[in-house]
Amino acid sequence: MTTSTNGVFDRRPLIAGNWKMNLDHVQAITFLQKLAWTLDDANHDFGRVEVSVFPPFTDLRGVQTLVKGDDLPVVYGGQDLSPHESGAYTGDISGQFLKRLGCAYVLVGHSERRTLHAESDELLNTKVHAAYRHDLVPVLCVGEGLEIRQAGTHVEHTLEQLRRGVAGLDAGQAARLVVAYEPVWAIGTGEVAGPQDAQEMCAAIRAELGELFDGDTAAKIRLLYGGSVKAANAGSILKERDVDGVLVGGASLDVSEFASIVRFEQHLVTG
Ligand SMILES: O=C(CO)COP(=O)(O)O
Repeated sequence: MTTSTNGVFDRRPLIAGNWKMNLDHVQAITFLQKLAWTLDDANHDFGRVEVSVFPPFTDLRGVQTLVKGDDLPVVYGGQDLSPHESGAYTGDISGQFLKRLGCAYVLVGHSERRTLHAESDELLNTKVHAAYRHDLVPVLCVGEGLEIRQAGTHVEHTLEQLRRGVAGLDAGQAARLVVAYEPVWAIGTGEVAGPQDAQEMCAAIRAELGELFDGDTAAKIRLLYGGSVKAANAGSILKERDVDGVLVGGASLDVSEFASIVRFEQHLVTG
């Protein structure tokens, strides 16, 4: 059973910060240094709770240099990738480029890509496959908008995005996948899906992954919740059995707030 109250997790929790289009390459370095010092001072056990950031593309080279040079235990990834390897795709970034910059992860299908850039499930599936070709772990984002939530079809809608996103993966690939459930109505709005809502959807996603692959594989896949996560609500969300981490937007841009989310177990023990 996954629980943060007795310190036992089925899967290693992942606390991820999606910086979106914030923090330039100079600010990124200052931010990451402060984050590393803050977590180091707090004796954070990175082996126990993984910490990842998703900076803008232009920050990645600086982030790589800092992480390597100072041997920081933080991992990082790109916010998007091209389904193609190279060629005439102005403005796009290939998985190979991300891998060479030391990325471990890449976000695929964030709702802002789906809506602002009209990315379809079919396109996102090709991006998921591109990520694996370059040994990047895709963080596949799924989730419903407000109208769908109000119509009560949010589970089916989200599972359909999931099925289309992971089509064609083998069980070995799927076992490494990360899925982020981010209800669009809770992103940047201050509205948070309650812990039970997050658990309901994550349990449904895990059950579906069990159908698509097998139970053992589904039990290895980490499921994150995202949408107005803050230090004050992270603990209750992460206590849920099928929630293995959080994908944080706005609150990941504040060092002490993000460090506090990373140390969610501490709050549970002391609070
Ligand atoms: O989109 C998100 C993370 O990818 C969530 O953003 P907020 O935490 O700002 O709501």
